[in-house]
Amino acid sequence: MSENGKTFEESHFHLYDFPTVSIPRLSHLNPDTDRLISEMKPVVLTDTELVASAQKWNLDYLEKNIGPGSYTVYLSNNKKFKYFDESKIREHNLNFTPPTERIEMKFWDFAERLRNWKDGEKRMYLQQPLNDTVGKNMVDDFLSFNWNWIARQKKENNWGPLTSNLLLISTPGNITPVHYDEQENFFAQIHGYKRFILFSPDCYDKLYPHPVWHPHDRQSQVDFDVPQYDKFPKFHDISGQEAVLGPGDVLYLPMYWWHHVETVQHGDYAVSLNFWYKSGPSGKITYPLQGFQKMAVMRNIEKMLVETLKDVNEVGPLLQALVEGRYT
Ligand SMILES: CCC[C@@H](CC(=O)O)C(=O)C(=O)O
Ligand SMILES: [Zn+2]
Repeated sequence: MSENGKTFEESHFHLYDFPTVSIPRLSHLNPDTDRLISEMKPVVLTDTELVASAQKWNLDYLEKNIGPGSYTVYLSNNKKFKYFDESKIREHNLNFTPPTERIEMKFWDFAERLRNWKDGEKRMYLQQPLNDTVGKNMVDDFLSFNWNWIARQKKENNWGPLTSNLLLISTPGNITPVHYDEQENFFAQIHGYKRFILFSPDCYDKLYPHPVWHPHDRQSQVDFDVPQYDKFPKFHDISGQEAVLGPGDVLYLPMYWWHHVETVQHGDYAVSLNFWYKSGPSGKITYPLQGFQKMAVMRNIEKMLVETLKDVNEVGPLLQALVEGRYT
């Protein structure tokens, strides 16, 4: 597979047994690009220059210019960095073992560990919203982003405000397991290569997300490396879309679209910056509802049931009584 001028072979990617097609790679000047974004369909934009001023954000530059702030770094004993919401562990007094360790460190410490990192050692994932502790050079870089283009996208698609720019720095081979987010996302690749596998919101029934009250809310229960087809039979029918992002590529990742993301193996560390936007007002509702709207409805039903029943263990039995033999 050749993407962004670089060729990859199978050993660079984790191999899964579901089919995928390529996500379109288009110029931001192509009229199809704005159409796909307006239809909430994924597209890789190859020439937005969105974060051209950040092309120099390699480890040395960041270490010199990122400033004295502390950075959240996750450590994993395997390749996976499955997100978990710590507040839900406390809220529901759950007996939950986090799959990764979260530590706060200074950037120079992270940079040193990353330079000396060797395959086989604990993998690391720096995940930190950019904030005003960064040095002046990085503020200048940030101000030089292609804000005209992205502001036009926000306006034309009636999105809400930009909520954060998450800086992501990963060791080769890291995996962010398949999940969805409730925000629109322009994902900018700065250094290194990342493979995205996307599934539409209509794949909800094939990806079996954890309950909304669970720390792994929004994450699939299906482990792509060991899919338990007995427990998750519909996963067998899934198919996705994929793309490899290289420096300068920007992926439009629509809200509620499932995504599995891996940093290409046996390669360089990866630096990415995402742009998360709140969705705008839903506007005129048309029926039947679209997949992502049904996901929002199901989330609200689960939230309401937890609120009403007060015990998360009562939600499943009540839903089963409601559905079994009556809707199935
Ligand atoms: C914590 C966010 C991770 C990112 C995927 C990746 O780069 O590994 C993602 O899922 C997103 O931008 O939505
Ligand atoms: Zn995500």
